[in-house]
Amino acid sequence: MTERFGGYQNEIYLQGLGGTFPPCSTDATKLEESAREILEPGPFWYVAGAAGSGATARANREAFDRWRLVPRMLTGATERDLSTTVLGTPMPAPVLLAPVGVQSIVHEGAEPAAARAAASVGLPYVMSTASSTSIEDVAAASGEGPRWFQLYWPTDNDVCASILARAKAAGFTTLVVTLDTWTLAWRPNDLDHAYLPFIKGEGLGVPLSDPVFRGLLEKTPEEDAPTAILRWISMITGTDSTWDRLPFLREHWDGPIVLKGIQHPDDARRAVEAGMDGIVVSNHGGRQVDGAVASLDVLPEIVAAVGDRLEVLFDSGIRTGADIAKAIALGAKAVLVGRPWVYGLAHAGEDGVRHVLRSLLADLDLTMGLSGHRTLADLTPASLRHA
Ligand SMILES: Cc1cc2nc3c(=O)[nH]c(=O)nc-3n(C[C@H](O)[C@H](O)[C@H](O)COP(=O)(O)O)c2cc1C
Ligand SMILES: CCCCCCCCCCCCCCC(=O)C(=O)O
Repeated sequence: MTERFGGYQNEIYLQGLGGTFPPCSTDATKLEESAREILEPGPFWYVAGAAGSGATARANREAFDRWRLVPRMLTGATERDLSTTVLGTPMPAPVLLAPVGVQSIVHEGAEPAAARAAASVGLPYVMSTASSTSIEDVAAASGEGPRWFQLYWPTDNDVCASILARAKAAGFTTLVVTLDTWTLAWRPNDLDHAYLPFIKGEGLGVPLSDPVFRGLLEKTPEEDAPTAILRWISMITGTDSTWDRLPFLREHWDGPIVLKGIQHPDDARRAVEAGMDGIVVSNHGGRQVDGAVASLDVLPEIVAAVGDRLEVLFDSGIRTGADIAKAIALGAKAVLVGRPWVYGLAHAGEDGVRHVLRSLLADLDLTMGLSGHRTLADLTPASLRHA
């Protein structure tokens, strides 16, 4: 049965009062530290690491600290309604699981475990093109849960069309096109640990199960894995697409399309002009351009630039309920969360992911209630002050 948001605060408190320990910390800001103890250095740094010196990853967190909520009293916020609908997808709270590839490097259950956890809480799971598992297997694990599909855009149009058709047939409703990772950034942690999961054959669940991609190969991936891996890598990296390629996606996807990785108001306006349905204001969790602006710092100007002409989602740096409330107050319709639930997966598989998600939702619910906000619409720039 699908569990819906509501009562998680009580449930988590009751577990604690009853002496039951959670599968991992209830504080997402502590999960990185404990994940370091259980993961090998290569996988740990792949997840926790960022581009270059890590300046942008730190800036993402610092940006949240520069905003403070101003609690209001006697607003009757005893009962809250955190539910929303984003691009036709109803959700119990404005939170999605950000697309994360190569999950098999932290847990053998990988994407199906995370997708099951998301479905059990009712939150949308955004499946990555770089998943370790096939589209169809993730869809089966999602069951009735909402699911979106994230595209790393293959240069080969036939392969791209095949992947989109499979995602559509498997019940993925919304397409998230990631623009900021057309090649992998300078990531010293991965180089120092000689750890590039793709080269080792991780994160290939989508192409290896794709008949059109397989049809391009002279030998099957089982016979000649290195050639298949390099063919796929060269198809999804090394070539930056341009705005005039977007109509191809519209032609092959009849649901909403969201561009992920927008950081400039002019790019947000171009997304409107291109007829896109949404954007994710994101710097990929600081994993791509070291020294780039914090994602939260550009959110207000991007929201002002597009108004309600498309839906603005946000990610990069969300760790607490207060962070979610701040992003919503600054104009995001919903947020995507990345590393915290991946650490939950590393700690305890499906249960770990579920615990991280429930904790975030309970934290958001309490933060809203105690600061006098009954619904998401009550969260506005007036709810915040600069620290
Ligand atoms: C290990 C890892 C793998 C990721 N893989 C993808 C991916 O396949 N596709 C994508 O669009 N973003 C990917 N991202 C970026 C996330 O979707 C998201 O933008 C980022 O994690 C948000 O920042 P946060 O981790 O601070 O929440 C990945 C992030 C991590 C940590
Ligand atoms: C010989 C050159 C090797 C370059 C290896 C490039 C591999 C590219 C794969 C890109 C997908 C990235 C998916 C995960 C992600 O978004 C992230 O880690 O962040």
